[in-house]
Amino acid sequence: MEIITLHHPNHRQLGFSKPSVLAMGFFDGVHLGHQAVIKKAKSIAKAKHLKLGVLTYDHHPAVVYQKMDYLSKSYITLYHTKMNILASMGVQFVYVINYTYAFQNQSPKAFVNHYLMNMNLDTVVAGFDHTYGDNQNHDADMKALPSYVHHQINVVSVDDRTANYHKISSTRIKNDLSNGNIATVNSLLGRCFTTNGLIVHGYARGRKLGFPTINVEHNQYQLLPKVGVYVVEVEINHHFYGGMASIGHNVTFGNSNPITVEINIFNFHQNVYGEKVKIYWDDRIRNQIKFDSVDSLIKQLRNDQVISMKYLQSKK
Ligand SMILES: Cc1cc2nc3c(=O)[nH]c(=O)nc-3n(C[C@H](O)[C@H](O)[C@H](O)COP(=O)(O)O)c2cc1C
Ligand SMILES: Nc1ncnc2c1ncn2[C@@H]1O[C@H](COP(=O)(O)OP(=O)(O)O)[C@@H](O)[C@H]1O
Repeated sequence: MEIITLHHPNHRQLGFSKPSVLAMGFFDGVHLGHQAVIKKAKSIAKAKHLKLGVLTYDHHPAVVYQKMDYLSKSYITLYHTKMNILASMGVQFVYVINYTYAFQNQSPKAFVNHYLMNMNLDTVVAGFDHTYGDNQNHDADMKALPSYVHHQINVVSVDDRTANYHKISSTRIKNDLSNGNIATVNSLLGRCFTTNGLIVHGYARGRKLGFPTINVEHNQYQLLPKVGVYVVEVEINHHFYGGMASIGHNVTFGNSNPITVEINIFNFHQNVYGEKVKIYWDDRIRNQIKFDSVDSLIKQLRNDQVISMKYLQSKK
């Protein structure tokens, strides 16, 4: 998959000799609703033997118009994860536009003229509520798009996908993640929620408990599930293992510990400091508990292990 990064005003030559079908959107999470848009574009591209592309942005568009709180400025899928998912869906190229004030501030007509009209497009596809350019002072919706492109590009709008009668959205998934509803998150994503990190040192307590844990350092903008205990699978160096994860402050060992992500991996005995790990978050087991003794924590960990192993076994 070719990635083309753009900054406004763009002076690069856009488009390919063969016409393309372009899916537009920010696509944080690439959830089932986003997948419906991309799959629609893919089916048109396939039927017409055209190239399949995506137009997206490097960070949340909201960065340009408001100060954001942690939840809104974090991501379900960081840039590289999003690109990997798009590639796995058969997308052949992606335009990644640096979302700046200058880019956002252009009129919808200017956006269409500067970008879409220069990309050799047969069709653009987006969700029914997609907007582009300055949507405060102009019509910038999917209904207005055919006239901006002078009917020279086909415009296809895709209806919202719902689950339990409510629109599937990135905001809804973020709220579910923050509430620890991993099973719901996974059903709305249509795949397992994953995060990536680096294995670093902790306080060397785990091995003394009989449950060594990899401590995983994440990007500060990666949204993590709520504090608690989870069944996970991890991928290290192309190998997959089952495990149980704790996101928390290790409250049994003091009241002011920083939040850490720690995973005890089953049937595993390697030193993996410095390795990269991909975590597949399967399901939530329980809340974090402040135990009165280390023995009670160990007893609970034995129980968590049984529950997690059963879960992983039933998944096979
Ligand atoms: C599955 C799992 C569940 C855990 N649950 C708790 C908990 O409920 N309360 C707590 O204080 N610590 C909990 N821990 C964290 C342990 O306190 C932690 O693994 C231990 O302090 C080791 O830390 P270290 O990696 O810095 O050596 C849990 C750890 C794991 C792997
Ligand atoms: N089953 C296992 N699960 C997790 N880590 C393991 C396991 N077996 C060995 N290790 C290794 O032990 C380290 C964790 O030991 P631990 O005592 O928790 O130390 P620390 O908290 O300082 O990282 C891991 O980073 C990993 O390299």
